Amino acid sequence: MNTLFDKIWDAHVVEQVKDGPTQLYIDRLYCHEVTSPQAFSGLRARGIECFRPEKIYCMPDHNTPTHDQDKPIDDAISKTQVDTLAKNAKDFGLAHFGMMDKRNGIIHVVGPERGLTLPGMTIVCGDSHTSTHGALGAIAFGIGTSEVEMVMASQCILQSRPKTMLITVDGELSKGVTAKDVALYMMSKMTTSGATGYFVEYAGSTIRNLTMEGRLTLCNLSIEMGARGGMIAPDEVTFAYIKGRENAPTGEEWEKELAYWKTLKSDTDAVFDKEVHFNAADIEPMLTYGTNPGMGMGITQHIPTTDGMGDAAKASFKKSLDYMGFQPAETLLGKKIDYVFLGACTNGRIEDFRAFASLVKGHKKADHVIAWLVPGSWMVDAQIRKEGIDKILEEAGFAIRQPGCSACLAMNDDKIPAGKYSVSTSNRNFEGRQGPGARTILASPLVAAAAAITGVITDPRELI
Ligand SMILES: CC(C)[C@H](C(=O)O)[C@@H](O)C(=O)O
Ligand code: SF4
Repeated sequence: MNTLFDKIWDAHVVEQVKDGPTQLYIDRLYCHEVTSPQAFSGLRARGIECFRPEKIYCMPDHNTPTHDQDKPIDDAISKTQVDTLAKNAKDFGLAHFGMMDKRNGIIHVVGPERGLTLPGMTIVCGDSHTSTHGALGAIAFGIGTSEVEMVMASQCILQSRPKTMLITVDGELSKGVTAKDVALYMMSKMTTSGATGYFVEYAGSTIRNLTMEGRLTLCNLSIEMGARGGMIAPDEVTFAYIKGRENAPTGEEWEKELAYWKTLKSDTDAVFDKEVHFNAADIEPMLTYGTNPGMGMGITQHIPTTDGMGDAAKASFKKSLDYMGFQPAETLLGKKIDYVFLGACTNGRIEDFRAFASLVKGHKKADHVIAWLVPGSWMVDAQIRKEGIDKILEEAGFAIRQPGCSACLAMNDDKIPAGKYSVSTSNRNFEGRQGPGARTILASPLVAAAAAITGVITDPRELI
């Protein structure tokens, strides 16, 4: 009567502190340039090395520009961050996929695609969207920089065991509805704190029918519901995705691992601390109208009114709408937008580019729209070119940029100007997230594509 989470967690317990946290063994530590410098400094100050350097993978992604990556970075702070990670990785003998390395990209895109993220693993990174890797059936969660240092030093982490939540979604998704819409829908129902304190397992026929890319998108957004992480039991989709990837097991080792991975599912009588259920038929293409990812609605719906809200909720709702320049009860269909961002660890994978291209094919980008199309990694970029998606996009007036986090959080120079509307496939729409004063509308690649060619918020179902 164990959950998938229990099985993986229990297999990694080194020691249980009485009435305290668990000392958990970690299979993989991913490091990017933002949250690792102090951890390395800490090791240096203590005169110690990484305990298991072969389990640690480093790559810059947040500060990398999305153009001219073969030239030195202009921005002094970004350059220092990226150079510091390269030096730290070298000094501590760690794998480093630097800028222009064909293995570089957003860490949460690279891990799965390089076969580094595997079912049954415990995976951590100083980054909240580490939850993404749970899509392959791993326990993956974000940690703070002092914890990064702890893992570097001991390959273990002290953690208290989270509660477990099962979210099932059943039924067939209708045309134009993607994994991103499922996640935004869940969040609109559960709010950004609906899963706080829980580790979520997603199950049900809708989830089983998602591709690996779709599962990665869904698990990526778990953290935005407040969850510690999200995971999906590995199945044939997972195994087919992993097989043949660089770093994936081969031969006898593959058979052995596969046999183990097949045991990784919640027992039918497993008990969860909480269970929630949704129907796929209720989900339409989604978008957000406010300044947290839980403020979402179906594209044909109207922004809620403040009726029935308490004073505090009303004030924060109003502040949010003021920032966005929207009114209660308004529809967003037909609203003029300025920028489109396709990318991020949420929707920067090959399938997202295929979806975007399928919709813009034969159309032209709206003249006033600035579109930033940023592959999640060089591997995604290579696949885009291999499939001729670059040609379709170019004919429609779009250009592909170089990989990285880009306008998802605008730590490089891809900043949306103040007051401008951005339809973005990323995962956060906080005030200033995409640049000071920028207004973010989160949506799927299909909704982003429809906005890019019409210049206004458009239901993608009218174009497919
Ligand atoms: C910079 C990093 C710590 C941060 C995170 O933890 O998620 C970033 O990736 C984000 O998406 O906001
Ligand atoms: S793409 Fe965005 S969400 Fe993902 S790691 Fe980078 S900044 Fe964070």
